[in-house]
Amino acid sequence: MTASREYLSQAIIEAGRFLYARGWSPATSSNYSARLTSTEALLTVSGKHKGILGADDLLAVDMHGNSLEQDKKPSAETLLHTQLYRSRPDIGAVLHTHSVNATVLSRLTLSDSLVFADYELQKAFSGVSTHESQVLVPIFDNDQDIARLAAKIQPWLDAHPDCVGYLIRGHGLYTWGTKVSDALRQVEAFEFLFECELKIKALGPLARQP
Ligand SMILES: CSC[C@@H](O)[C@@H](O)C(=O)COP(=O)(O)O
Ligand SMILES: [Zn+2]
Repeated sequence: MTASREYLSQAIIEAGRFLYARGWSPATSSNYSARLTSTEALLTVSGKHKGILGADDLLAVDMHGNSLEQDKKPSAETLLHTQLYRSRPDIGAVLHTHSVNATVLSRLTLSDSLVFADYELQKAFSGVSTHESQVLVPIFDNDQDIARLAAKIQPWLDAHPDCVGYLIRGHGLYTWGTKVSDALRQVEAFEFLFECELKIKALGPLARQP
């Protein structure tokens, strides 16, 4: 059974309050969405403060990123949401955040990915059941041309069906889940792990690696 627009609107509004309060969606950054049907998603409009969203700050888009509500402007990053819904029928919600730790870690990491290993909290990610797994997180260079950025991300999604999220360098995190609450859990897990990685880097040789 698919959830109603009213239910999903409320879930997105509450997610915005939570993510803003944690400092992970400052100013008018971030965008959030939830799947309405197999062909439509509910998405935040562009340029709104995500800590004080109302039901009018959401609009329906088709899965190619076209607004279905003439008087509303969809998020500038709509295509990054709709490509996920098209790629994975099990995805029901996508959250994009702009935390300090995601921004700093993605800039400090010169390679095109980072790996979480030996953290118990990895098990908060969908499909991960042990700290002995490796969670690979790709980092894509930022691009103001979102269609071009989406085209760079698509081959990764196709080749990594178990991917739980990705970073855009100097920009932020995209992660997802079956429901808004699942995507929120993944944002929180990512943020915990980003902070651990940054603390380990800051401690340098003092941080004993397992
Ligand atoms: C306030 S800067 C952030 C934006 O450029 C963008 O990256 C973002 O996350 C929000 O864009 P939006 O169009 O409101 O969905
Ligand atoms: Zn953004």
